[in-house]
Amino acid sequence: MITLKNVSKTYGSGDKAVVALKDASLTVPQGAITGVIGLSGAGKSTLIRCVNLLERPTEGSVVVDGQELTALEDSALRRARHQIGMIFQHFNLLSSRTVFANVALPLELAGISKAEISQRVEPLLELTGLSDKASQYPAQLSGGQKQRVAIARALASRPKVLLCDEATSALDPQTTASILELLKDINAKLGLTILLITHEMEVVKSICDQVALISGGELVEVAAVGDFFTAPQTRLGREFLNEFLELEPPRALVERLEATPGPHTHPVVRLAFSGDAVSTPLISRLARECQVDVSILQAKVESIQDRTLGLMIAELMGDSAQTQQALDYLESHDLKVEVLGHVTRTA
Ligand SMILES: Nc1ncnc2c1ncn2[C@@H]1O[C@H](COP(=O)(O)OP(=O)(O)OP(=O)(O)O)[C@@H](O)[C@H]1O
Repeated sequence: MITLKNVSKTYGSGDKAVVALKDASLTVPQGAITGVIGLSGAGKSTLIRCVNLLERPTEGSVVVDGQELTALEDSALRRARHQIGMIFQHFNLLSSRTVFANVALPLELAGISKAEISQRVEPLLELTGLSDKASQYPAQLSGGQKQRVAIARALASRPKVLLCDEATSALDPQTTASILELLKDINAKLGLTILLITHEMEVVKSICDQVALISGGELVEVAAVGDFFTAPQTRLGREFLNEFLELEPPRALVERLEATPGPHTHPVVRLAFSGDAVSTPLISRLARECQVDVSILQAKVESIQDRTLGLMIAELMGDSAQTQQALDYLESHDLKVEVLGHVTRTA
């Protein structure tokens, strides 16, 4: 439904050239929700603006609903853009227009009759929970309500694709949750394909099917959300996940961690387990079968869509043969094992 092929974007030229997007390829399947996540300046806005050619890529092609936008003339591109709705962090509503008139604007611009505009706007106000706000002005609305107006307006031209540029970044967590729920709802009801950019893992976790991680203008990891949250493949992916899960070793422990094992050290490991492993009593079996003691320093269980993810930071205590056997045991039971370092026992 949305395909970016080897898309690059350079702003400016010569000494001042900034390469904001490098050889990015991404497919968002029809009806799916894909989130692009990355740190500030990573190239998220550039990527999403290249999809509807608000920024024209320097290289590569953009195909939306089977149409190669990068090959279209201006007038054909304007028509094709009707298939693509967009919402923004700061809503971009017209303050002099009522809620109804904001939603109606794209239809007025398309020359649609007043009667038909009413017929199309009213169901959109209902869908977005704004029926009782039709005659109010943006200044009378909360941030969440403003974003609902922007969503209704984006849907007015019956797009097949919705682009969301940090749509919830200006909202509090509760309002964010209600807007994400609305996006999920319209995705399901209208079969709308959604591409969003965000710097928040919570957004990805709540509504996305697929996630793309962007860094320095490059898409470094693209994965199904369940896979990404259970086993990110890149270092940056693991950093995002660990920060989101707040599963970092305690500072006092970090200060004692040594990179290499010594004669009296024990490994400290971060374990991630999903699926069957969550409900299996692996730690007590590990203690029995490998004769190690396990000191659990941190642990939590998270639900990621239909998957369950367990995470733990633990110290494995035993001699080096026993702890190695324990690491092998854990890996052979499909746990993701990361040795964070080694600590010398103090007691
Ligand atoms: N119009 C522009 N002219 C020159 N450089 C630009 C322009 N827009 C963005 N850039 C640069 O391109 C890079 C990527 O910017 P972009 O806005 O796409 O990142 P981002 O991930 O959306 O960041 P943020 O989360 O802070 O909005 C940055 O180095 C930025 O300074």
